[in-house]
Amino acid sequence: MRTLPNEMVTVLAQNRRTADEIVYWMVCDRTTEGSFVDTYLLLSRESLTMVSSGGQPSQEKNYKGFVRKQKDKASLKTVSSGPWTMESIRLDQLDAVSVVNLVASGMIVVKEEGKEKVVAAFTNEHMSRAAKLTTLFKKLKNNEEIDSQELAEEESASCPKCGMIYPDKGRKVCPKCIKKHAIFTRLLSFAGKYKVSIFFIVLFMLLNSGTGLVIPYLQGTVLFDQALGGEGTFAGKIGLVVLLIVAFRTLSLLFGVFFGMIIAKTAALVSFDLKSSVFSSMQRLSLNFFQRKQTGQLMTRVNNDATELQYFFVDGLSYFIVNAMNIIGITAILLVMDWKLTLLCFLPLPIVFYIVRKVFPRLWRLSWRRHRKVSALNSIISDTIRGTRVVKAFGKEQQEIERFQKANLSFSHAEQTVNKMGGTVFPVLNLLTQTGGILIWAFGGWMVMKDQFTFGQVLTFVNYMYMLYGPIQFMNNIVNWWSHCMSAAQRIFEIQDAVPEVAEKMDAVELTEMKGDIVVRNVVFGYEPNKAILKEVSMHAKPGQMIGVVGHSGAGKSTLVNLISRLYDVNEGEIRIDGINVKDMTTASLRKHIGIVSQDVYVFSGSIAENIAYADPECTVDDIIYAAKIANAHDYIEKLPDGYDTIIGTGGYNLSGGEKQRLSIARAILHNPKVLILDEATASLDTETELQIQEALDSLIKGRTTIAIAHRLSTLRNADYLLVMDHGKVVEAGTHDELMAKEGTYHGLVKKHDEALKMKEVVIA
Ligand SMILES: Nc1ncnc2c1ncn2[C@@H]1O[C@H](COP(=O)(O)OP(=O)(O)OP(=O)(O)O)[C@@H](O)[C@H]1O
Repeated sequence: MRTLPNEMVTVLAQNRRTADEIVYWMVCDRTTEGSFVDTYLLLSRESLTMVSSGGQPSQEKNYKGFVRKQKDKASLKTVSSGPWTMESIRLDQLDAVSVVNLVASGMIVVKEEGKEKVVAAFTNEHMSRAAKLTTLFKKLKNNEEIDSQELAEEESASCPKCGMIYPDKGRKVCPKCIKKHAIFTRLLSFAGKYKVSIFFIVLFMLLNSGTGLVIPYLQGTVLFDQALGGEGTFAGKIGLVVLLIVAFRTLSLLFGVFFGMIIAKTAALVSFDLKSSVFSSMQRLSLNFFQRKQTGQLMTRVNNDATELQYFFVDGLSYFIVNAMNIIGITAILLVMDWKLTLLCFLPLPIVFYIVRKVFPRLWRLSWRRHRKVSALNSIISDTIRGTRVVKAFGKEQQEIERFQKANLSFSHAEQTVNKMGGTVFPVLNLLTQTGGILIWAFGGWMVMKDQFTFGQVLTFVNYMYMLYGPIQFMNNIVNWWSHCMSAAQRIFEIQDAVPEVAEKMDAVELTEMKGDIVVRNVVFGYEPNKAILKEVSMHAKPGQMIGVVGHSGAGKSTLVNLISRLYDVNEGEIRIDGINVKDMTTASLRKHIGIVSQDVYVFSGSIAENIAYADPECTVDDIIYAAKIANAHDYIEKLPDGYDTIIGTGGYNLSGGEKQRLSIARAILHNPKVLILDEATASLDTETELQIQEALDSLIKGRTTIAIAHRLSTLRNADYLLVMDHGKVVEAGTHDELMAKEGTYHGLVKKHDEALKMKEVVIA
């Protein structure tokens, strides 16, 4: 359990109580009137204690952190700390403790000796703790044991430093407070993999600029002062000097080609590795992660962010090293030539650094904003493309265009702001750095006139100075480049570090064989805390049995089967297969033995044969044809232009709903699982095909435990027993005949179903 704040320990001590007796506690951050005042709820085995603050309303928290008003800062420092008032209700006087959901918040309501009262309210951030408090209250009330796992603490949903609510619940990272140098260090450790390539890139870059550094000297001092001026080693040897210039230029060019080639290869490799790494990290995550994120956003992460990081490893890192060396080398040469002139050309640099420090953090923020806008734009593109059928069916093309234009405009504004700022700042910086050059011409020329400097020396000096601009400009841009890379790295690390909600235990059991004995015991589950979709659901499917699950739409049927295949974890209760809790099995072995045929069949881009063999790519063509025959898919596949080699999926041949359904049945047949889940498996089929499929399914389910969900109740008549669900509860269970005789919910469903069928026949007739 989270440690109780010192203030609360003191309040308890003042009332002759200790922190040790507290089983669970939560803080409610609002009053029912809507102001932000803290109330602590402390649950012990004997009582529920409310400790309310009489202090100032605390800081309001929003997505960006605590909302602060400048002038209220002083008063806000005393955030709701005391004077505390304490009130306790004995558990034996309490009939119930429950949570009432409000918009983005909730209330704790207690029922004390028949009377209900609201004791505190809280923002949604505290919803899961509130739900846990009510569950633990029930257990304590019923004298049930509480195991340590139940008290295991879910971490706070907001940053303890600035109060910002984490953008990703699964990853406790605050984008505002994250240490940028920590990201950089982590990136560097990743760069170790490419150290040989980076070494050669840097080596050839250094050779390239080393040979390049000789040229200004040859072109200035040697050519003008020695060869043309007739003094020194190269006096009158113009041909030799020109030859030397050409030789050094060629060498420099060759080294440039070498590093260019290595960069090209490494860049592609780095990008490949990064994309693979992000993609495989994503695959590790639970279904919930994908349901919370937009496809476009994820696509941007895989593609754009990987490319940004590729620049970091390949261009950025190497150029940084070489440019830094160039700056040091050239500055040293300039200082040796004339330190006073050198200081003169560096005169504008302090102003340059000042601008960089002031402006670049803003550029960083703006580039983040641009990234968010481009992600939103990508999401709209991917949504519209995937939902084209719906868009066209409702004739909403214009609306989609407007939606796109709005996001596009927003992105364009963000892009313009970044570019405008960049477009102003960079030329100013350029001008400032070039002022040095103008000063050199002026003072250098004056020194030549006074015979303190030769013309060749001024020329050499100016050439070196111009060679300095490139690296200095690079260093100016580096903050911009750094900000892009760090943001991209942060987003990639977020995915790599995200903790899958359905995590596999370290000592998870590998299940080689499965009999298919499924026990669901008192399962409570909600997609969101305190909004239970399944309430105390229990069932037992013995090996080889077929269980039908029926009920109104939204009753929780699919949710139940999703829990059996552990796409989500139960909140309370347990699911055991062959006596082992599904949470204790390896996910791979669990899924290996469970086959799902669902209503929405996803067809991957590829041939029909590849799609059928999805579960077992190593299988033979005969296996594929056999599965297709059982699923009654063989006939239609044979009639397709390329038979089993026909390409389906995005951009390929379009299969009808029924055809896809049969393909998915064939997929499941080949998978050959011990537990089969049919979630509306025959929903897209016409009556004739349904009969054929039913036959196929009848032979398929032999020897397997099957859980079948169907709205066409006729398909479930052969089930060993039926589970009737309503509002997340199992309301009836028994065979078709038993339930009909009972004349309860199932009887009502069958009646309505038959009436609907009759109406359909009349309409068709
Ligand atoms: N991923 C999700 N996130 C949040 N709520 C969900 C999610 N999936 C389903 N729900 C909600 O859970 C409830 C039960 O849904 P479920 O799909 O289990 O019902 P069902 O009985 O299978 O319905 P149907 O017969 O229409 O398929 C519904 O209210 C639904 O809105």
